[in-house]
Amino acid sequence: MTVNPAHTSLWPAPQASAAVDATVHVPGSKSVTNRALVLAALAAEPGWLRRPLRSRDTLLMAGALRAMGVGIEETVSSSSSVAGGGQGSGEAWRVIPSGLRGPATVDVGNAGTVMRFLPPVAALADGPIRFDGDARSHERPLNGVIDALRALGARIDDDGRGSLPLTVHGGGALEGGPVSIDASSSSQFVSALLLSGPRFNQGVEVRHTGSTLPSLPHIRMTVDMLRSIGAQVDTPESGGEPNVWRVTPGALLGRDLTVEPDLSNAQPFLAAALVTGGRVVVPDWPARTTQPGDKLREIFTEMGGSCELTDRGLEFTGSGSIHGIDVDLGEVGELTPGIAAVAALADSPSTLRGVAHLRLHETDRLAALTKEINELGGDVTETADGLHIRPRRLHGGIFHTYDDHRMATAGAIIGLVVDGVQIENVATTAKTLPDFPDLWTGMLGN
Ligand SMILES: O=C(O)C1=C[C@@H](OP(=O)(O)O)[C@@H](O)[C@H](O)C1
Ligand SMILES: C=C(OP(=O)(O)O)C(=O)O
Repeated sequence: MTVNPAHTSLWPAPQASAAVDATVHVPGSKSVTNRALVLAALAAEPGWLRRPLRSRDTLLMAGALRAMGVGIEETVSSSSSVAGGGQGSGEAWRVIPSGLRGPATVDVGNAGTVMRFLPPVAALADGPIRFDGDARSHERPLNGVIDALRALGARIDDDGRGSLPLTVHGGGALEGGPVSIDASSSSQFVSALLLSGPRFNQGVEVRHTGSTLPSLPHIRMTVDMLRSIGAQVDTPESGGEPNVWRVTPGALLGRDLTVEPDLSNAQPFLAAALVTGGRVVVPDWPARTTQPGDKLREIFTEMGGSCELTDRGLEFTGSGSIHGIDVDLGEVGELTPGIAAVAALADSPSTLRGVAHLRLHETDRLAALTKEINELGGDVTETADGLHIRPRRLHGGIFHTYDDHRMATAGAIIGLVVDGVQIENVATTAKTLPDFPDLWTGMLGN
């Protein structure tokens, strides 16, 4: 967790002069867009993605698939049913699968979805595919994917550290079959193997052997999206063994999918209503979803807000009071930075648990949140698997972001009600939400 010296730009986080009252069109989900791209690329026929997220992570995914021979055409879609102001609204991507091939080079940036979901795809390609990315990508764990692919028949050259850079020597097909992995450091290991599983000769049976498994909703998202394009998937929830997922080999259908708004990226806007005692409406909030951000309805209600799903979307209202919370965030780890920011402004202490794996995210998020909130006068301590947050009167200062989009949005939440907060490198939000500064000032009516 080091400050990136290349980023000296400081964004004065706007303060809310009154309770916010806004409707915010949140762009599409990163997790849905990147799964949809992979599945469409592996399908037996062309498919459509409507209102895809266009951000660093999804453009890296699209670029990587193109490098392996997949056609991805960007069009402005007239049939997009929902009007919206967000990035990517009204756009559609047509994905035309083709024989996957190397040689190719893939830049994963710092996208967990790209670095984990694509090596199994590369094992199906004909030719070598080289993977590399940002310096942080060399530190994020990939051993679950590398070891599993080797056990399933792939040839991979790496430096033995269980992370990038590496080359997958695709042989045009992969045998597949049963494999055991420890996915306690990232659910994306499981998702990665399941997504390509229908295309392995024997399909795949993934058995998680570790003691904990984070981000279960993201695994459910993988399973739901696989089933929706014709894959047969057996899961612990559908009567299978605990911690075992089985995907039957078979062709995937091309489909027409409209991407839901990114509910984890809705978080800072809902938080704005909570910390200013205002109201924010997020249109197109899905009535049923596997996105972990849906859990915010419960968490932010416990922290003092209230919400209602209406035909206008999710209407979230702050009460003027912010309460601390004691919560296990293991299933929804990516919500931790935003919850920590709100907790630092609450009227009682909070304990956030179950998120030790956040030390291996975009940055060490537990260390980064502790340091940055404390430098504004806060009182945060790290525990073995989370944070204790005792609210204190905060003051202005520089909020460093460590190339982490969710650190930047967490700092912006605090800056709404604390004078003089400056966010270093707010542009890092482009990883999943390139429009963030404009959406934020738009919400404040500026
Ligand atoms: O599969 C996905 O789309 C994701 C899974 C989660 O990863 P981890 O299980 O590594 O936390 C989550 O934190 C990440 O933002 C997105
Ligand atoms: C952990 C995250 O991303 P990634 O997909 O890079 O793991 C995140 O978006 O919070």
